[in-house]
Amino acid sequence: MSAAVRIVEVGPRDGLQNEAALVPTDTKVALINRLSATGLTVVEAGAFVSPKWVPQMADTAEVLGRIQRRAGVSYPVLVPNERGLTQALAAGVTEIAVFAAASEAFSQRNINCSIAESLDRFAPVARLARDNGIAVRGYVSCVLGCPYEGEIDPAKVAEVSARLVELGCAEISLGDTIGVGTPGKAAALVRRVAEEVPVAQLAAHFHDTYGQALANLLACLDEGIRVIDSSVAGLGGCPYAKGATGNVATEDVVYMLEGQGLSTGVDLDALATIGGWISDAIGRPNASRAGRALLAKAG
Ligand SMILES: CC(C)(COP(=O)([O-])OP(=O)([O-])OC[C@H]1O[C@@H](n2cnc3c(N)ncnc32)[C@H](O)[C@@H]1OP(=O)([O-])[O-])[C@@H](O)C(=O)NCCC(=O)NCCSC(=O)C[C@@](C)(O)CC(=O)[O-]
Repeated sequence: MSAAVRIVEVGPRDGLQNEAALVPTDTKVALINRLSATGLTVVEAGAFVSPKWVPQMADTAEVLGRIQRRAGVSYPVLVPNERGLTQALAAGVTEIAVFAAASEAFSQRNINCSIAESLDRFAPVARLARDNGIAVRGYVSCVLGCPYEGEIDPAKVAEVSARLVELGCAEISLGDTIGVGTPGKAAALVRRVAEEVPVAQLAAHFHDTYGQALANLLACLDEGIRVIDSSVAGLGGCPYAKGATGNVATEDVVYMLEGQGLSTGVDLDALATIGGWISDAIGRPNASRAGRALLAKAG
């Protein structure tokens, strides 16, 4: 099993999409540029979704037009439909993500359609993306619980994941949207999904609402997961998941992984500085324990 882990930094998208006050485009551009200089190879840069549903992502085209794209770094965006893909292509993206859910109720609240309808909608998106040489990632939300339906059957997560792979998704990110999972359940989920989708194609995307994210990630690493989504300073929440806090903090993930002998290629001190800066910039407490400790140590 590989001793390197790829981190997908989702702060500029998942981390900011739920902010009530519009974050200035300048701040988003600076955040993405700074993150992509730390050794991170994937920085999710925005979402071509309806501005009525998620106003915070309305400037994604402008953000993409202004960032300095670094060689070796990809800047994926979320795309819910063909209209979003058209915008993504015009903005020159090389990677998109479609997003489904393992819960019917969450699917309705998040993208206003059933799971089956969402998969039908993604089919032409994925086809057109691949025809244009664009890599496609698939998210599955609510893999360890739903704010409306409660417990979610891992078999349903496996089914949705497998369908996304059939549609052409190269990677499936398993989202514990409301951070309710615990390590045993997270490991069992990965084992069940891996019956349908090779573990090498799976990523773990855990919110830290109940303080379980790092423990869950460790359990997933034991199951062979080597791609982890996280958000600098633990930014974020979900507009359709009341009370959900941010993603696990990237600083905390990098600290843990490097301590476990798993390399990330990320400059942790630089990341901690960015975490402190963006928290100040948007007036949020820095939710990264490792980040705060490193900043305190540096004085
Ligand atoms: C999917 C829709 C569009 C359906 O929304 P709808 O209302 O059913 O669809 P519609 O086709 O009737 O469109 C409504 C309006 O949006 C426009 N529209 C339609 N599509 C686009 C587009 N691509 N870009 C810009 N505008 C668009 C469309 O033109 C129309 O404008 P109007 O005619 O009313 O002026 C909507 O529900 C939506 O945008 N949802 C996005 C929700 C979202 O972004 N959620 C957060 C991301 S998912 C997440 O955070 C979870 C994740 C990934 O992190 C993993 C985890 O933690 O679980």
